[in-house]
Amino acid sequence: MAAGIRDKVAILGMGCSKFGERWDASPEDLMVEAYNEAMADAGIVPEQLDAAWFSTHMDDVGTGRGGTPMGIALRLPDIGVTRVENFCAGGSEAIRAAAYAVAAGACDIAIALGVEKLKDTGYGGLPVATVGTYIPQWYPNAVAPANFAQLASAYRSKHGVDAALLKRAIAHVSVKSHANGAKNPKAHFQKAVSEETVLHAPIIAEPLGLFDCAGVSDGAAAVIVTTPEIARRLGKRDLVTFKALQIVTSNGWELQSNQWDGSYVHTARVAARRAYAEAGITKPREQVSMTEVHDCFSITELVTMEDLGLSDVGGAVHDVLDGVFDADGRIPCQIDGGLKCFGHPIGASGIRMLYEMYLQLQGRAGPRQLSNPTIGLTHNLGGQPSQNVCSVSIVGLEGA
Ligand SMILES: CC(=O)SCCNC(=O)CCNC(=O)[C@H](O)C(C)(C)COP(=O)(O)OP(=O)(O)OC[C@H]1O[C@@H](n2cnc3c(N)ncnc32)[C@H](O)[C@@H]1OP(=O)(O)O
Repeated sequence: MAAGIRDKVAILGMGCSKFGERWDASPEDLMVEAYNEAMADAGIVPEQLDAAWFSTHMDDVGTGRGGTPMGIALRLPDIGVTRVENFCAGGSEAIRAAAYAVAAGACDIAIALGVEKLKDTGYGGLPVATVGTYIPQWYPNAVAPANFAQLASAYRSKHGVDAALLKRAIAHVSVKSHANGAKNPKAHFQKAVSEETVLHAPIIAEPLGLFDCAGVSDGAAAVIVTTPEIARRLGKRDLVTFKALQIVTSNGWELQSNQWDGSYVHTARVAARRAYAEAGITKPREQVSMTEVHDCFSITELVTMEDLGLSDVGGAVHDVLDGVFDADGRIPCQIDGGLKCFGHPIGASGIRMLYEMYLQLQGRAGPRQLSNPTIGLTHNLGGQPSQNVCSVSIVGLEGA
């Protein structure tokens, strides 16, 4: 296995717009919001940027194609801007490109920015036509809630979990994320909800109700990366560095064999294994301080705890109900509210997850601050359980 990027890339600055129903803001406005904060945090001028990667998924009409929407919106100084698109993992894909460019020595300082203006597209809810349908990516008459609801039924059946018990466990996931999101002024939904409310909400796709679903949101997030040496030369202290960054993309195995039973996400298990190896983590339950995972639906978060090895296979229901992943639990998850409450503007989400890990590691998370986290993990999933792109990144304080 290659040596990887452990401690070769540091975060110089980050920014994130307010997420939510941003009817008043254009994609350019959202980009500028995230970019200005990231540049001020990094303490650099645009001419110090060597290259940029731009993640946006759905909205070719409102945001535009290629790298030009970002280059023009931010008046970048004649540098290469490359658009990347990899479903909901596009933000992590942009981070990977910028981090690899720095680790390779091709750039001193690079920026990755993701944006999505989803509300204008009408995305979410009932099935919508898919443009340019390519047969292996055809989701027959299904939308994301339906695809991920199947994860719940397969999980129930595989582990013999009573339907009411699983419903209560996934309700706990959402109650926890709403409690966390209520403390976050940038989150889309900023209100706590009770277990009763979640359990009795309208069903979107059984067993997932309204509060089991991520929000459909507008937003942008940005990260500026460099080497630890340059960061120090620029006066940065308490560096947050990448320990690992792995992306695994389905190759058709899940759909084309009878070995996959639909109760877990294969790519997440592989990405987690590789990320732990790259980061030198041998006991994730003891070494990972906190996570931001791709809770597109509450069931995804529960299953992901097993796929990341943070719960035993078949054990996440009890860990969730025991509060292991609550803000005051052993391995807090979605401290910023997660996709559930912070919202899910597709191209920005992977970078938004990193933003919270960065703030927490630097002790800058305000009322959400955890005590002394050292290692943060982000898990960013694009697609559906049977065919997807999964990223697992691990960041931490330098030397941790
Ligand atoms: C790999 C992946 O990431 S796949 C995931 C991709 N993302 C998704 O699939 C998004 C999933 N979520 C959704 O599709 C939508 O949020 C839905 C279908 C659950 C609800 O959408 P709609 O029914 O259109 O809701 P609408 O926008 O009309 O809002 C109705 C009310 O519910 C609230 N609401 C909407 N969505 C949510 C949500 N996810 N959680 C909590 N409240 C919500 C709104 O704030 C509004 O409240 P109000 O009446 O007090 O103002």
